[in-house]
Amino acid sequence: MSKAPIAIIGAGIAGLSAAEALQTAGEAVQLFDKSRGPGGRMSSKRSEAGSLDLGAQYFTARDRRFSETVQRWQAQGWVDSWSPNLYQARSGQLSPSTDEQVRWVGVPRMSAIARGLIGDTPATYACRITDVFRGEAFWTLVDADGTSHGPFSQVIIALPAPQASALLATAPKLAAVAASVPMEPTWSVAVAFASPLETRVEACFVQDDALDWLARHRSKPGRDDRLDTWVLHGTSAWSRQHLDLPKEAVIEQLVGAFAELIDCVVPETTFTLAHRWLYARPAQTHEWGALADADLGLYACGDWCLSGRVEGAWLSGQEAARRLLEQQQR
Ligand SMILES: Cc1cc2nc3c(=O)[nH]c(=O)nc-3n(C[C@H](O)[C@H](O)[C@H](O)COP(=O)(O)OP(=O)(O)OC[C@H]3O[C@@H](n4cnc5c(N)ncnc54)[C@H](O)[C@@H]3O)c2cc1C
Ligand SMILES: NC(=O)c1ccc[n+]([C@@H]2O[C@H](COP(=O)([O-])OP(=O)(O)OC[C@H]3O[C@@H](n4cnc5c(N)ncnc54)[C@H](O)[C@@H]3O)[C@@H](O)[C@H]2O)c1
Repeated sequence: MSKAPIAIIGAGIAGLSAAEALQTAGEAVQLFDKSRGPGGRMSSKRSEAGSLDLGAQYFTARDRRFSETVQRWQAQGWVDSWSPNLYQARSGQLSPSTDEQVRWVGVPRMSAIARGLIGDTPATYACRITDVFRGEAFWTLVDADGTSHGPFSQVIIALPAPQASALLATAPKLAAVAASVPMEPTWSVAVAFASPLETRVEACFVQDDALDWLARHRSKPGRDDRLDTWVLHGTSAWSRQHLDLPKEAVIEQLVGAFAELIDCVVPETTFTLAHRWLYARPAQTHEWGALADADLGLYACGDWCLSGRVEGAWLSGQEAARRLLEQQQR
């Protein structure tokens, strides 16, 4: 009889990283995600204004293994570097803030990386896992419709910490660690103008009550440039305070803050959209790599186990796979 596959819950960059490492080692995996496709916080949303990156805006590669991987992604045509006219804003004052940092984006949209990575890996979408339990030898997953999936030899939970904690009940120590990680929300708004704004600004780190970041979408490689579309992010504190504000009010306030900050006339908008990320970033970084109960065969990974960034999520997926493979060789 062939061996049962490994279940990976969450097809964000952490889950995809683990899946790739395990498949490279000859293991069979099966991914599950509650969304309609892979990518999680690195996905892009289709809209009248083209495909928009509302979550991760770009990423940096500081770890050697991740740098080498990103070079490979570039060779495959999934990513390119992005060098916007970078600004910062302090106390409402805009100033150029050029630097030498290499910043990467998926092309022609952020979700290209997840699409590339998933290849023909078996994946079940629109499937929210609500329970994970172990029988005598194998694991079974249960989804929100009550359907069971399995048997699986091991399980990797690659979700934001609060969602991971809920599925880690079989390993109370891991559940407690995940439950100890608060994650901060981010309101993300896209706003488009029919004619380009007369500004040199293409991206800006903002220190403000409401705004944290703004980026001109068309300045990224390969993007649709029919409209001049901007992505605005609220700060964690502002987003937390305005968590339940209706989307129209969120758009009004963040676009208002943008209009006050930017150094040009802001005309009527032709398109707006708001998206709330409930678990956008961990409140702190950690150095756990991944969590493991190797005897049980249960693992957890995600950005919250490391740096709270794309790089940290990818590295955490690698670490979960490494620990699982190490245990198998014992
Ligand atoms: C607004 C915003 C801006 C950001 N900007 C940057 C940036 O510029 N640079 C950077 O490096 N990082 C940035 N980040 C952080 C970066 O996106 C994350 O660190 C990274 O994408 C996390 O990957 P992950 O795989 O750990 O989690 P996720 O991407 O969250 O993947 C988890 C997956 O699990 C699925 N899921 C959840 N619950 C269940 C369930 N019960 N059953 C099945 N599936 C489930 C979700 O649908 C999701 O696809 C940003 C994040 C946000 C939200
Ligand atoms: N909104 C969210 O939910 C969320 C979640 C995770 C990460 N992020 C963002 O993702 C980015 C990823 O971080 P990274 O370390 O890979 O990238 P990075 O090195 O470009 O940025 C790190 C931080 O350094 C500062 N910084 C960097 N370059 C600057 C410049 N030229 N001028 C002024 N300030 C500058 C900014 O405060 C920035 O947030 C960060 O900006 C972080 O805030 C956002």
